[in-house]
Amino acid sequence: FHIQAPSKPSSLVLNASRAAKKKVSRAKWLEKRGFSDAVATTSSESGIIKNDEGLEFVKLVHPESGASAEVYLFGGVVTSYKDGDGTEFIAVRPDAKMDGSKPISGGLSHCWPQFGPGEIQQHGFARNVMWEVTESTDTTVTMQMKPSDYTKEMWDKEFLCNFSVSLEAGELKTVMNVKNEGAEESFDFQAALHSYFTTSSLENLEITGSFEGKEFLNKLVGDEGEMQTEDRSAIKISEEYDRVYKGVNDPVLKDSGTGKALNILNQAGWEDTVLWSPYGNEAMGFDNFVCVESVKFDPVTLDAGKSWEGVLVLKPEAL
Ligand SMILES: O=P(O)(O)OC[C@H]1O[C@@H](O)[C@H](O)[C@@H](O)[C@@H]1O
Repeated sequence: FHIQAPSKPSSLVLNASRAAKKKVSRAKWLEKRGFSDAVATTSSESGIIKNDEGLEFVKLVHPESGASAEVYLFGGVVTSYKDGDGTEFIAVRPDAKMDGSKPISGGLSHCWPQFGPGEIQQHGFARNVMWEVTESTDTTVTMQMKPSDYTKEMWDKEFLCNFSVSLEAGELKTVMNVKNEGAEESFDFQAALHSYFTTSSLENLEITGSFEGKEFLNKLVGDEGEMQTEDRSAIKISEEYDRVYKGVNDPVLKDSGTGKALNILNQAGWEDTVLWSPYGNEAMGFDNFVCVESVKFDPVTLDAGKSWEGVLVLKPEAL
């Protein structure tokens, strides 16, 4: 693949008074639960932040629950979602590049407008470009991706993508909206969130959902992969995985190590699930993540002026 160089920094500015108000409200929330003020004043704030390597991300903080999320402009990728207890649900691989020299290997990574191998580069280009922040509050952000010379070289279509992330007290909602801005021509695309989720260890993880009895493409068998039938209702990963479960979109990740379950609620657009694990690959930190991807595998044909939406809600709960 090749990468588009990070563009100029975003002009979005932190609203200081909003941050101050939020601190007060967080302090009240903590006080009610018996924590001291000292804890409240150390809570981090929402806004645009630069990582150590100069890449910008938006931090969202929920004023009451203290839940937080981080979304990088490079790739428009959510790289962190912590609930109010501070449990992290989203993984970034230890070998990920966080300086814009490669797409970030981790987070809720966009594969768009192509999922797998095809005419353009594997996983498309959405994760290689800078997205622009068009709206933000302490708990929400919308980022936009438009055609550029870089994308037109690969795929000359009149698209507009808006990706919005909203942090609520008990869940994180993401909406990927694709619009065909053209006057006449339709275009086809595939879409996915190549989501990396944390595991305390793969041996503590069970993936439930409507898997039992479903056919899946096991890409790791033979040259072309092989269709197989899932006979389990709860999946445990103890070997390398690259499996496409068409028509399954309700996975739940149950981690007995953290005592939490993460419900992956694909509420619109995302019809299929891909499970990917580079089991045994220590450099990738295989034991501490699993990719449970929200996918639209069969291409969408989008007529001129029309939109498509993929809605994913992540909802943690106690096991
Ligand atoms: O390292 P990335 O770009 O996040 O991708 C992870 C993996 O994603 C899988 O879907 C691909 O089949 C692998 O080839 C790839 O290594």
